[in-house]
Amino acid sequence: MTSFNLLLLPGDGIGPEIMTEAKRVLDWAAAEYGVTFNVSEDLIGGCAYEKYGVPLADETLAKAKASDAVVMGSVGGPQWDGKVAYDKRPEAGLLKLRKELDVFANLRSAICFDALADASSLKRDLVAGLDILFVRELSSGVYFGNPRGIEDLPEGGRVGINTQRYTDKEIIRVARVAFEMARKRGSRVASADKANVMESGVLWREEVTKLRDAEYPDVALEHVLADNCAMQLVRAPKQYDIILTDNLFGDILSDAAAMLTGSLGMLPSASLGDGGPGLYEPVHGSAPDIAGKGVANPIAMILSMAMALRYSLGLGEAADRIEKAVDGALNAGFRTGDIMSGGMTRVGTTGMGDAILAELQKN
Ligand SMILES: NC(=O)C1=CN([C@@H]2O[C@H](COP(=O)(O)OP(=O)(O)OC[C@H]3O[C@@H](n4cnc5c(N)ncnc54)[C@H](O)[C@@H]3O)[C@@H](O)[C@H]2O)C=CC1
Ligand SMILES: CC(C)CC(=O)C(=O)O
Ligand SMILES: [Mg+2]
Repeated sequence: MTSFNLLLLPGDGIGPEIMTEAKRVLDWAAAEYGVTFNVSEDLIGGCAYEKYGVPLADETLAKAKASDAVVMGSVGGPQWDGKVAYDKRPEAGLLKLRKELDVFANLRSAICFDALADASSLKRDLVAGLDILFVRELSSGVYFGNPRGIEDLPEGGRVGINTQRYTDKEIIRVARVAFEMARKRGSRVASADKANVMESGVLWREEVTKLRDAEYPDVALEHVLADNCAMQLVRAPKQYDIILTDNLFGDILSDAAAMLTGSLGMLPSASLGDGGPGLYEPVHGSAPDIAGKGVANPIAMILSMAMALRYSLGLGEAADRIEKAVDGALNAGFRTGDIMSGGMTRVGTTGMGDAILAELQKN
């Protein structure tokens, strides 16, 4: 019997609540496809800091590296903001995990399900049928560059420093992922940078263009300044198929794109490297404002689990069926609070899990 090693890291805030629903979907896949998932669970983020004194323990990292896939909920919360050393904050644990797994390509899929076209903050005709794939560089750039820190200035006062830094190799490897994905989709890539004001953007643009010209002449490439890209996303989002961008711009642009689909609670992600375990996590954070209330939307988490099945475990058909079941649950009128609208059936986190499971049993 085929078996896979999975590490689940529910994390903080709504993480454990939504992970519970993703585990039910995993159990469905195990039974349906006759595979064994050797599932182990551990801590990351604030809860890991409370137990181990660090947001990502060495043992947890070792388990992650030995897994076929790592599926994470979310980290962070106000109880740790400004109260723990900066290098021990929950988010630092997640950044370390991404870096150590060397998952440099973060695929963030912004799909507007038909049933939710009216839940977007934009008009229906702007978002109906929307399907954008962000390919965000994830293991370099300004979140990781040195020098960094907060220093006292000799003349008095302080300075906060972060460094945006990209090597040609880092740009080429993530651009290659975007071009390869483009060949499976609409053969179009829009690359977003700030080449008008940043040298790292100039290099980004040059390397992306060289790679396209040399190896992917069949893929249409457009360069767009990241600020204009943000504006275009709310003006006419369907002009985009794949958006390739760096770590910081990708973080911001994908959260903005989330609202095109109805809610941040809808966006899953897959972070892939060169053959090691993939890391799968929703785009959203730990949502402290709704944590513990049983109302969080588990769809981004469940779709992230589907991406794990597709990209790391070779169970693409199971992933397709899970995505179809989410569509089915939405078409049947089930809504968590974040996507609620008139005439629909309001459910909590577990209720949405029930509705998706019910759809999976039907197919
Ligand atoms: N990957 C991760 O673990 C991330 C962690 N964070 C951390 O999360 C904490 C909170 O950050 P925020 O800026 O509030 O961002 P957030 O993404 O946690 O929440 C933003 C808003 O979206 C809502 N929301 C998010 N996910 C939802 C879901 N599944 N269902 C329904 N509503 C949902 C929240 O209730 C909130 O109103 C911070 O500590 C931050 O550093 C933020 C982003 C990513
Ligand atoms: C380390 C994370 C908290 C940064 C983030 O917001 C993200 O990757 O989406
Ligand atoms: Mg973010």
